[in-house]
Amino acid sequence: MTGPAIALRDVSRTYPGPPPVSALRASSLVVGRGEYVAVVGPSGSGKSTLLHLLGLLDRPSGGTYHLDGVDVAGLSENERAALRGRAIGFVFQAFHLLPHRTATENVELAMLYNGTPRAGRRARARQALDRVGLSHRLTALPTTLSGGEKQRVAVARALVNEPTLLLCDEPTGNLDTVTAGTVLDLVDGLHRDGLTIMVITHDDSVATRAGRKVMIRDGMLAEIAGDDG
Ligand SMILES: Nc1ncnc2c1ncn2[C@@H]1O[C@H](COP(=O)(O)OP(=O)(O)OP(=O)(O)O)[C@@H](O)[C@H]1O
Repeated sequence: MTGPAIALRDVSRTYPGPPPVSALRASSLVVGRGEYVAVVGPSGSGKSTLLHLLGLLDRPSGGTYHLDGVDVAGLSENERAALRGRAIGFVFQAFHLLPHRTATENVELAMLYNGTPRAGRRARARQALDRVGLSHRLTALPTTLSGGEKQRVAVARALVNEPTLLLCDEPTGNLDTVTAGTVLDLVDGLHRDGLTIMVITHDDSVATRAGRKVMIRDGMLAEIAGDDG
C-alpha cells in the first residue's frame, strides 16, 4: 500500500434535486495512516455526505478520492464493494445489529462475503468480541445487551475484517455519558494500535478525543487548530 490513508482533492457532492443541493463543496483533506480525525459541524453541514463518500457508499460529483493510494473513481461497483468490505469498518449511532442473531453471529455476518471459510468465521468473531471486552457475552442476543455492549459488538463487527480505516458516525449518540466514555476509551485503544480513525460528530466531548479536528460548515471543510496549533 502506498500513499496516505485518505486523500480527497477538490471533492464535491451535489444532490440533483430539484432544487440542487451543494452538500459538499470542493473540499480537500489528507489523512495519514494511523491518524485519529474528528469531523465536527452543525446539522445539515454535510457530515453524512462526507461519510458516505469516504465509505464508498456514494460517488462524488467532482474531484478525486484516493483510499490507501487507490483512485476509487476507476473501480467498478463490485470492486468498490470489495474494497469497502476489506478496508473500511463502520460504526453507526444506531448499532444496526440483527436482533435475532447472537453477538457472535452478528460479527460473523461481516465475513459472509469476503471469502473467510465458515469454520474460520466463528473463531475470528470470538477474537474480535474478546478484543472489545465481550468474551463473556458471545451468545447474547442484542435485546439482552446494554447500549454500550451493543456498540462494542458493532465495533467488533467493524474490526473483524481488519480494516485500515474505521469510520464512526456519532458512535456515542445513543449512549449515556459514562457508557460513551467506555466506548471512546475502546476507540482510543484502537488508535494506539495503529488504526486510522475518522469520527463524525456534533459532540465536542467526542471530538476532543481525536488528535485532529476538521470543521465542516455549509459543505466546506476547514482544519481547526489544536491547543498547541
Ligand atoms: N439525498 C439527498 N438529496 C438532496 N439533499 C440532500 C440529500 N442528502 C442530504 N441532503 C442535503 O445536503 C445537506 C447536507 O446533509 P448531510 O446529511 O450531509 O448533513 P449532516 O451534517 O450529516 O446533518 P445531521 O448532523 O443533521 O445528520 C443538507 O442540506 C441536506 O438537506
